[in-house]
Amino acid sequence: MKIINSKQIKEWDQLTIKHQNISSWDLMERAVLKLTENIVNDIPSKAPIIIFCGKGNNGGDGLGVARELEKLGYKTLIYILKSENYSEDNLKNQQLLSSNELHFFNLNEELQLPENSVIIDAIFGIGINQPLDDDWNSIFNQIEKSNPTQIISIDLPSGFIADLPMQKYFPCCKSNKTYTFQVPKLGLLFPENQIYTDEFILLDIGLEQNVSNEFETDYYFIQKNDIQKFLKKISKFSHKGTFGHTLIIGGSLGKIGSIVLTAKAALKTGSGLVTTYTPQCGLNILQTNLIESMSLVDDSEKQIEYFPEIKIYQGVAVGMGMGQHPTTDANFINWIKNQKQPLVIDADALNCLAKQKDCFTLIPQDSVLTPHPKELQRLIGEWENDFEKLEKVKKLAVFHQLTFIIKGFYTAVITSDGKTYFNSTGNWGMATAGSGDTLSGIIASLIGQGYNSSEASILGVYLHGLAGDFAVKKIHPHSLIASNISDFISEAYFYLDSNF
Ligand SMILES: NC(=O)C1=CN([C@@H]2O[C@H](COP(=O)(O)OP(=O)(O)OC[C@H]3O[C@@H](n4cnc5c(N)ncnc54)[C@H](O)[C@@H]3O)[C@@H](O)[C@H]2O)[C@H](O)CC1
Ligand SMILES: [K+]
Repeated sequence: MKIINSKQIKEWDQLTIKHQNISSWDLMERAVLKLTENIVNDIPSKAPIIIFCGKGNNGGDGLGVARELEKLGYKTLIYILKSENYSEDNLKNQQLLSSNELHFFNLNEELQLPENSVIIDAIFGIGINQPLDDDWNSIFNQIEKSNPTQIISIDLPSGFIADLPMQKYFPCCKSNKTYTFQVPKLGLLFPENQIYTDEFILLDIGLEQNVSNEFETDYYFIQKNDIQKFLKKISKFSHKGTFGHTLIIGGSLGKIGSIVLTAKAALKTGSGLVTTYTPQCGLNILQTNLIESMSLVDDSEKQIEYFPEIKIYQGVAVGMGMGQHPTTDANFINWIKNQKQPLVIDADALNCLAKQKDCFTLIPQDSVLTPHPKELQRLIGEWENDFEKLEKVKKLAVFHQLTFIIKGFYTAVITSDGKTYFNSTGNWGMATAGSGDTLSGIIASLIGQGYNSSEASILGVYLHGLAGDFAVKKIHPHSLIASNISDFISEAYFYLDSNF
């Protein structure tokens, strides 16, 4: 699914109105019914509800929801911003409510807000592209101080600018949940913006799909149907060779577990064969814990000193648990400089590269880098905000023809053509030791199965998150450990095979 900016969404509205031969009111009514249908499941029937409405169409949505909730027997208190210029559909919605139900407010006003209410925030949506005036803080503070049981935002938390970096001092309503129309808004996917809403839920309001090709974008939100489009079909004549031979290089004394996790993930993802390359101390651990894998060992007991020949392998991951012994570091750099085939580069291999000047020139093209935030910072330096971080990474990805995976709640895959794919699967339980090792094994396995680096990364990140989502149906997120993720890759595949 494409992620488009606010201006494009407005064009999309207009094109939908034209192609479907409907009015803007009809579209708003669709939004209102979808919203109401969902909101009623969020609120207890007797809960007091306060709906804050602005003067544009976001406010129009809020007024429409108020009307629908009243029809269903809910008691609502409606606050609407006093203004000279309401949008047409906003006014029409006001007229459908009796005038004594509407409380008009000014920014400097003390409002009488009952405590413990459900608040519906319909003041601003995608119509703003610059920060709200500081006076808005008084309204948002009063909302917060009224101790609401929950705050539900329509389309965006009011004051949130979807396509530009937010600064902490910009006035903005902070909500528990945001129902956003049709497509995710870019800023909602950035970790730095998690303070504005705990979660967003997409509401399909039937914007015309046939015209969405017209919108150019570098950003995508990856869901099941996107993944199904490029999943390879398996032939009954397939054999071990078809599914590739994956090599996992890493481990050091005390950190062999990370190689067990990576290798297990590669096997569960479907590699035909998996071989590990570790220091000698890894041999017994691997042969005992993962009998399906084959082990090669370095001459050294505690850390890798000589890196292997990799030509016979179709997928290679390097760096997990590798440590940063000076000999390992020096020999890794000498080795990587001479490699031609794409690698999945993780953990200490990234830390080692970060110590080199112009490190990206040493990496074979089409490789996949999987840094967590600290590793990314070591590689690319500081960033001001998540927009800048993404831009920096995008430039490097294009210039050096690499794929970067920036891990987070919405993990982002930045490919060598400058596109960013945000992942929709995964949960907080997956923030656990070894989760990243598992991801590297999945991606190396997929490259071994013939997916290119971008496809393997997008699919890998999705599968990893999905396996984690199935895992937390059986295991509490607190108790989820990395090896559980691999145990549920099979469930993830079944889900992708299915059409529900
Ligand atoms: N396809 C859809 O997504 C649909 C969206 N709907 C809803 O409509 C809003 C967008 O409506 P719009 O009228 O364009 O904008 P807003 O209501 O967000 O606000 C406009 C209002 O605010 C004023 N304004 C702009 N910037 C500022 C500022 N910095 N400070 C103060 N005031 C500002 C501006 O002048 C306008 O008066 C969308 O989010 C959805 O909720 C439809 O209902 C269905 C289709
Ligand atoms: K809003």
